[in-house]
Amino acid sequence: MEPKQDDVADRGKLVQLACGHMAAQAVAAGVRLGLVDLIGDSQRRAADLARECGADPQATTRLLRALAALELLVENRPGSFSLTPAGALLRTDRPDSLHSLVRMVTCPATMRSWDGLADSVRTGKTSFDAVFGTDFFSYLKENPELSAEFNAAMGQGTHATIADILSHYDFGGFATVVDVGGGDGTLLAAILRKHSSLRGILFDTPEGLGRAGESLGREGVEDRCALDAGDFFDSVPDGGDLYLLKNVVHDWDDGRATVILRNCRRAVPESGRVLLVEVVLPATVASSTGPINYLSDLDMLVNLGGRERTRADFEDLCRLAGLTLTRILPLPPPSPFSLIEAAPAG
Ligand SMILES: C[S@@+](CC[C@H](N)C(=O)[O-])C[C@H]1O[C@@H](n2cnc3c(N)ncnc32)[C@H](O)[C@@H]1O
Repeated sequence: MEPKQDDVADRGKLVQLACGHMAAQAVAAGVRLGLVDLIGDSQRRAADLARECGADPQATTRLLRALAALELLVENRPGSFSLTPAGALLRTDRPDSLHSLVRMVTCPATMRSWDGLADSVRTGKTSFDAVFGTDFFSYLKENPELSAEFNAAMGQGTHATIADILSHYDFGGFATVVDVGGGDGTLLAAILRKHSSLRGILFDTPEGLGRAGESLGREGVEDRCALDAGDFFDSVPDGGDLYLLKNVVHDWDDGRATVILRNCRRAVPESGRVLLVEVVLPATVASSTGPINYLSDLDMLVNLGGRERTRADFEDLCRLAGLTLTRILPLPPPSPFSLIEAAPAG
């Protein structure tokens, strides 16, 4: 019996989904071997690229062809390649590069946790801790290179959303912004640069603050921003009237997330605000937004024990922390994020 047309398409879709990890590793290999940077603005021969990065010529050609099939390269003539605009986003010399993000999500540590997804779903527990015998952030502390890669990856992920965040929220009405779990300071530096009378406190672990000086210096705002190392489960710095948390709450389960928000509630004055930058999942799955937010949700499950949340979930979290959710401002697509503003509950 001839397969129906729909059936053929569905089979193709399934095979493509099952091979997704191969595509991810091909992209990562292109970055790790330095091929993307070696190609740069030029059209380069595979044999020359292989020699320059010390790789096998035939295997290099095969990788480059796979990357061309993935539309990150173009094979202009047999064995000769240039970058597409998407491929060029992996160059390490671009301020909007995504190379660290690619390296981080495909690194052995995170991949091994994903191997344990079925176990995590069975138990409801993060598989990272079972595989590595410690939690994700403690592991980063013990592995400075990976920690630096993580901070860079977060900064790169944040870079793409800065313009939207700045244009959708009036930070100028505040005196001091405390960026809680602010990592390398990419977002806070951009906010301070736009609002010259604003002061900032960048709060994170000592490892999280590792590259912060560079980011603040690059934007010329280091004299208006204090660096404060600590543990947000103990307390967050006093002195702010806006407490900003981007991609922090989704790292944690409800109990831990409530502790962080309660500490923000303790520090924020009655007239102040808490602002979360997070994905807000719709009440039912909307196919138009694609799978990335749901895959991120599973990533939180296997690596950190956190979760993505719906509006109702954020309302509950805020209430438990002594806050009232005041408004949600979705950033325009393709940004997956919303700004979730909360005020001290009366
Ligand atoms: C997912 S990253 C988000 C970084 C940054 N806000 C961004 O969006 O690019 C979470 C941040 O929380 C920090 N963090 C984790 N545990 C922490 C703790 N106990 N106290 C303070 N910061 C912590 C990490 O170092 C990291 O910078």
